[in-house]
Amino acid sequence: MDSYFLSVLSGLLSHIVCHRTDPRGRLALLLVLFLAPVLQTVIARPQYVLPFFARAQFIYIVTLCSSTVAYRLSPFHQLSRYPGPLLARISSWWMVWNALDGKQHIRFRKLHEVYGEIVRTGPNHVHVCSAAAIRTVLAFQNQWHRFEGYKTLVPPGGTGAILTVTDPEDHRQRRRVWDRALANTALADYRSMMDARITQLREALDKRCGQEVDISEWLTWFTLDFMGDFAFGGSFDFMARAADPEHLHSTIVRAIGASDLFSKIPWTRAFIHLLPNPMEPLLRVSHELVRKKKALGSDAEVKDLFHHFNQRPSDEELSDDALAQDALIAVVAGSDTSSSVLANAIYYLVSDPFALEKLRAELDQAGDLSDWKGLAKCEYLQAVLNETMRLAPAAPNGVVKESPRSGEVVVAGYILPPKTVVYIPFYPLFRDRRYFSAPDEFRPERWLPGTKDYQHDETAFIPFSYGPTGCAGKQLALLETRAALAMLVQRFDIAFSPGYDPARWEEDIEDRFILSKGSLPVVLNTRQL
Ligand code: HEM
Repeated sequence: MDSYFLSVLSGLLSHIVCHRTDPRGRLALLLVLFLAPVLQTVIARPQYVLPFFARAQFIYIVTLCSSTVAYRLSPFHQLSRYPGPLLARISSWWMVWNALDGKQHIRFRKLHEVYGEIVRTGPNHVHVCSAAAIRTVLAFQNQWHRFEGYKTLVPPGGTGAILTVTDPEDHRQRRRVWDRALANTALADYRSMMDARITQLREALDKRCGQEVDISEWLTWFTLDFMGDFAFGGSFDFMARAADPEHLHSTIVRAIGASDLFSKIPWTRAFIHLLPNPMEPLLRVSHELVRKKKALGSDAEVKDLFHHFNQRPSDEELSDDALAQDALIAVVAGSDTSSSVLANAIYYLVSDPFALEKLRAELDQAGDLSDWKGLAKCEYLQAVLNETMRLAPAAPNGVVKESPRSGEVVVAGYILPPKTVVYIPFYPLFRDRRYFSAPDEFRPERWLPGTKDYQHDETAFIPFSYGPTGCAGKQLALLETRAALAMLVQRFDIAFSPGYDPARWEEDIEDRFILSKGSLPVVLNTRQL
């Protein structure tokens, strides 16, 4: 048989096999790439082996790619009825390219404006910007899986943190201990560590009154220190040192950012795991901590995350690796999110003196800010935090799930085939004028009970996500952000530093799974009461 024809045929067969089996392992992928041309060369025994092999390989790859692209663009593809950019429909690499500059959330909003509430953003991916999709996609964990792309965050050979667990039953197991550790009854255990860190932040800023401080950096250090106490046995001390000499934070941001890029293409995991893991030193610290904490058992004096981990019933098996990974994810998931909310709230309040004064008046009237219950009743404070999370969600790209493995499913009226990767994108959803009027404006009033002046549909607002995989730390995060923001606003007069252009703040925000923020230089002065 003609060797050209054989190469084309094997390319086509390979497409069919890949389409059916979706190979993931390194060996399987290498076989897909090279096996057919190698076999063809071995069987043909040509006089000039290398040129023969090179030609067979070239024709094979070109056929495999062309056939894949043709199918993805064809009306036979089950997502063909949904509109989206041409390159996105051809390859998931479009997603990677799109995510490089950290501005994908803004681009996705524009795409929804152009194409409507459902956009095909990958060969097998859709973004659905609709409140009606939330329950279907997020509430039923048994049928909907977490997108396997999260697994790029799992180090080779490791168990992975709770956030990366895709199997619903495994997730349920892992989640139990978190739910106990962060149940309302457990929150009081973290109170003294949170109060101590808020006092430390206040004292550090007191000392710097009248000078320029980067409040964004200080809030990052504050939340890292608190999460360090909560999950890492108090091993960080960023605020005391007013620095991050080991570049711990930037290491986390870079490592997660790189994993996020490749998460768009799950098969790349087989190869990126050959590279050194930048989180390795942190994981070692985490493993060491697990050893120490296990030795202390549940009698440890400090009631932190491990205290609750150690108190789990004996039938709840959790490996040491799982514990170490979960401690680390608490730092990742719990620090940048809260610090982003706090820094954004300061930015919006300083930009809006009327809202700032209104909040201050409420807090002055509330009096004792160490009273958690009292703070929870401050409606304007919660309205400011909600409005901040609406305009600047800590996870702008939202959450990603995979539709049930068999059978079609209807999401917000759209029929989706099995194993479709479905994004619920927070940034476009929370700024959708169908749900929130004046969607780009900071108007905390819209959250006040009884307000009628605004189109306001809270079912579209899920900054902590929703359902069984939703944020485990939501209540703790609410306590932390309320207490820290209340302290800052009641204690200090805050102004942007002279010469700082506030327009830069939003421009500097980049999202790669966790938000990286620019600096927010402000001048603080103790308020004269
Ligand atoms: C304002 C601050 C915060 C926001 C906006 C936020 C938001 C989120 C979101 C959107 C998710 C993804 C949920 C999903 O995949 O469906 C998540 C997961 C998670 N968050 Fe938070 N978070 C915040 C603070 C915290 C804090 C302080 C902690 C720790 C104490 C924490 C611990 C977690 C954990 C453990 C998960 C994984 C949950 C799971 O897989 O079951 N978060 N968070």
